[in-house]
Amino acid sequence: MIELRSLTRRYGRTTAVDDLTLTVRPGHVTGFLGPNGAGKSTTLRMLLGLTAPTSGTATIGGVRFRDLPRGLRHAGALLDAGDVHGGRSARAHLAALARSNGMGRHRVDEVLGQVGLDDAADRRVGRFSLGMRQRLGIAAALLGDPPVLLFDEPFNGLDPEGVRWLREVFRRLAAEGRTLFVSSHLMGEMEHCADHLVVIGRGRLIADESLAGFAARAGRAEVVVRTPEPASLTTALTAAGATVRPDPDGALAVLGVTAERIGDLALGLRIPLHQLTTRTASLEEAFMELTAADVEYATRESR
Ligand SMILES: Nc1ncnc2c1ncn2[C@@H]1O[C@H](COP(=O)(O)OP(=O)(O)OP(=O)(O)O)[C@@H](O)[C@H]1O
Repeated sequence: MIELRSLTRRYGRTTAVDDLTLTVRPGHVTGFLGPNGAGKSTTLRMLLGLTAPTSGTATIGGVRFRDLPRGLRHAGALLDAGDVHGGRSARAHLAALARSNGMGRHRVDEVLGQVGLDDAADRRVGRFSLGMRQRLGIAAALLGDPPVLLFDEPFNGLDPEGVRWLREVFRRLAAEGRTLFVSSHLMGEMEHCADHLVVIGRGRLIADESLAGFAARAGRAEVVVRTPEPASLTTALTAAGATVRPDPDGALAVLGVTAERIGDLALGLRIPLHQLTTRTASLEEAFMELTAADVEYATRESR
């Protein structure tokens, strides 16, 4: 279990993480989402004791990570897959980590097998593709067989097969009862493997709920209508209480009334319809709407 209590980190005038309080539970894959610069990496670094909080606490199993002897047995992490000595083999890299954490060499072969790197184990990491480096980083995180796992943007650079593989790994690890906290700035990466979502923007908590709950809230139906008389139809729909937004391609996106009602209304006014389609907002669209204000802020800030 991961617990953040009023966790805050400031860099000069920037508040990277702002009074974050949340609990990440075992047995789930929790997606940690937010636009670029939202504070995800800083939060994960504070959890691992790599960055000191300005105030508040971040604990793993009730203890600060830096107070845990042999930390890899308590929490494994992949923060930056590029952060490996290129001259070493994958096996030598993992063996050195195992030694410094008081673990037997047998774990090295086990985790190499778990991530599908058996055949490449004795090749130099410098020659690895990004996908292979990601696998090696995941092997390192699993080395201590820890109950808590943290991953920062682990899908970056993976091909579709790698993405599918990693999703399955995450689900399996959560099914074993572990706590998985996985950051991403893309909802699409998380919606097929996370069952819980934590969303932050500008360092602040925006949402902390199940994926099913988020999907139910997000899934508002919109009707796309195409007509040669958009102005008359817009007037009639607005009078009926709908919200009408013209799409760039000439269609009207209508919220607040059903497709049946639009059809009946158009028929009554003898307005021809060339398309009448109900569509549900994707989770990605809902996520972008949720964080839009924070993205704009970030863009202004970085100018
Ligand atoms: N060492 C640092 N010194 C100064 N500012 C920092 C430092 N680390 C992070 N920040 C700032 O804190 C904010 C949050 O950054 P952070 O990297 O945690 O966000 P993120 O959500 O992980 O973003 P990304 O998806 O781009 O990695 C940003 O405004 C960033 O510029």
